[in-house]
Amino acid sequence: MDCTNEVLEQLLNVEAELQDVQDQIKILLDQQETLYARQSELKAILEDCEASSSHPNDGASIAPENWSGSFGWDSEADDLRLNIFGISSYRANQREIINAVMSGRDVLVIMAAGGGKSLCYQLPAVLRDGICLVVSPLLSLIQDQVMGLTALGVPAYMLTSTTSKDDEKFIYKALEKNEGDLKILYVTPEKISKSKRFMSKLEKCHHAGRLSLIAIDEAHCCSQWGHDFRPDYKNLGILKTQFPTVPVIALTATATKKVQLDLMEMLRIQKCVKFVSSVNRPNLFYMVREKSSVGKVVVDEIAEFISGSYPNKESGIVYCFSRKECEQVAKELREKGIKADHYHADMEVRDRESVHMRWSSGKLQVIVGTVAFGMGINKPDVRFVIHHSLSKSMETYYQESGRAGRDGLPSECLLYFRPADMPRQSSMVFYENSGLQNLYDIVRYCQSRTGCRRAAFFKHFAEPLQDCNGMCDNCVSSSEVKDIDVSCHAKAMISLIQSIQENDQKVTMLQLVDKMKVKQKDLDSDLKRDHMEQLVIQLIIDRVLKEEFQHTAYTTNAYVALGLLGKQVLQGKKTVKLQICCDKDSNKAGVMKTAKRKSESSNLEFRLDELRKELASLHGGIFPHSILSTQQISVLAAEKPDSIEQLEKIIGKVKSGKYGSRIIEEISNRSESENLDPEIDEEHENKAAKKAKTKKTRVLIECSEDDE
Ligand SMILES: Nc1ncnc2c1ncn2[C@@H]1O[C@H](COP(=O)(O)OP(=O)(O)OP(=O)(O)O)[C@@H](O)[C@H]1O
Repeated sequence: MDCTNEVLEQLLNVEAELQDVQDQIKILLDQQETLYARQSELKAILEDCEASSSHPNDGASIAPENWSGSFGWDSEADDLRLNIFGISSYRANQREIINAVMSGRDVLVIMAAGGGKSLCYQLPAVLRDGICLVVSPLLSLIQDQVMGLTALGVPAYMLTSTTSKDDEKFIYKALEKNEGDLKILYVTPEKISKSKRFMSKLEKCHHAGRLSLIAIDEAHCCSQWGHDFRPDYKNLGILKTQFPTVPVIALTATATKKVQLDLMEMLRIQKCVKFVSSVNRPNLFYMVREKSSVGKVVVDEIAEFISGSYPNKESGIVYCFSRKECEQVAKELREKGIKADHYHADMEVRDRESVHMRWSSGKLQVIVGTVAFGMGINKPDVRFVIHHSLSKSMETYYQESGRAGRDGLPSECLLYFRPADMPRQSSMVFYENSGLQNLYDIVRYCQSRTGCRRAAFFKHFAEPLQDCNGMCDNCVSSSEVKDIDVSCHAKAMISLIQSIQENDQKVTMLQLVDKMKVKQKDLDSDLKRDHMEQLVIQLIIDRVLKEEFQHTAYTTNAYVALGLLGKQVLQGKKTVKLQICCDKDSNKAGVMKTAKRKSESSNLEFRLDELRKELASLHGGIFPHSILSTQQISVLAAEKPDSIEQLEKIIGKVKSGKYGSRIIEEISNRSESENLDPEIDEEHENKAAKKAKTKKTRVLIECSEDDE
């Protein structure tokens, strides 16, 4: 009997050790998989770097062909760019992409939001003979594009549920019989997969050699690994199969290597030329703030941020987690005197459109939306995007925050984070491919108090690091961050969970924190509630703990359980540290001030530059350049605190052709009397600048008078 017990005990020990070994093998296999993925990403980056060092091209990754050389269509393309699209010069990669498309190649374009992707297919569409088909995911996006092109005089149409019978007839005739003037046709992916009639007309168009180009906008929607997967996008591969000779251009703002490979396969364009521009948005200032557990405090802070930083009612977006939250936050912002309204999928289409229109036209300062307020927002002058709640991944956060500053001007992206927001998201995303992993990546971004926010994006999109230039909170923060060893709290937490699990019970994150607050009285040091929540989250993303989900009739609950590395912590093989900010209030104020100063000064510079260019173009490139130096305009602009506003007035007038001849005369007189050339005579310039200061008031007053 004794012998049996002894053997039994040994057997149990061996089995426990085996379990331990198996756990460790699983961890190592997971690690191996992550490392393999990183290895292939790094190899790809290396190839890109090598390619771009042998073909320098604004830092973009480019295929070996020299797409920036000269081509037969150069002068015609330049003419269209300038005279139809009104664009004076190409941005990075645009010319090369257009050349690749014009050469008949399939092309994949990854270019940051606002980078100018549309021109890359619209210009070749006009340049090539025949009709270009554009697949785009959203009706509003399509409507915007068609309206814009029509205004430029480009014959563009859309074939959607809102198309009139007359237009439909016109489009079908143009496709089938080459009747009427049609250059660009927009459809949703559903049209391709569901309308046999449309596909047969397209077939005829192709047969007659008149299908010139196929553009797939927001191409990341093809991939299940992407953040906006649309099942109908999966079927778009049929276009390449049916029309193999027609070049396909796929465009998106974001795609990890995995998504790129996936979408190339889906669209059957594996041999495409790839143009990957940096994800970097240098004009965006990224910051994360701790979110209070009291809802009203958060909205008060948001209201203070908006009215303090944007007193001139510049546009912004606040993203919320739920529809109810949107309505509540919008209402509270209105009570604080901010013109805000909500936007979510539960609203009538007409109401949604009305909110969107009021916001686009500047009647509404802030739109408070769920992610339903997403793709297709083309407003260029969005100055801030605030996340009242956590996004579900780095990609979605990049996209959503990227709606700020599409005009290239400094803008701010602020994310409010508190650990309790994580289980709300995880119970929504756990069934998605890599849903939890993606969520944990953005949580890691939020938890970091020292790492550069921009660097986190570069790492996520497997891009070489670039300078943040002080455009994130962590890079400009002067507050002290301490790494505190909290291994004893972690061990206590693990033991607590073990005992809960042994009793066949479950515990949510907040219940766990409550229990720990009682239990930690036995420990040497006390962790504040906020830090305890932070610890649970960190243990989950580090796989010491894990989340488990249980469905009820109405909802899915997230519970905390022991993770793969739990035992290692318990056995003292792994220490746990928590980053704690020592002077968070001064940090917040400091960061905001620095951010604001930085943003104001680059804002001013940008506007000055813009003013110079506008003046130059008005006067044949001679007049203002010869008489106005940056310093002089700076003097004009920078003397008063409201100078940006004043400058905007001038710029507005220049643009609308109302730039008064009195002002030009004024500047002209000054130039003649002073006969200055700033680059030659610095001393002279300083004197002139002083004089200009006194004249500034007059110039600006004239502007305001004109306004009235
Ligand atoms: N070369 C250029 N010079 C100046 N402005 C440009 C140039 N190319 C495009 N733009 C302008 O930049 C703005 C953004 O362009 P576009 O809408 O094509 O961006 P996008 O890359 O499609 O962005 P998103 O992904 O957010 O839709 C537009 O107002 C467009 O007219």
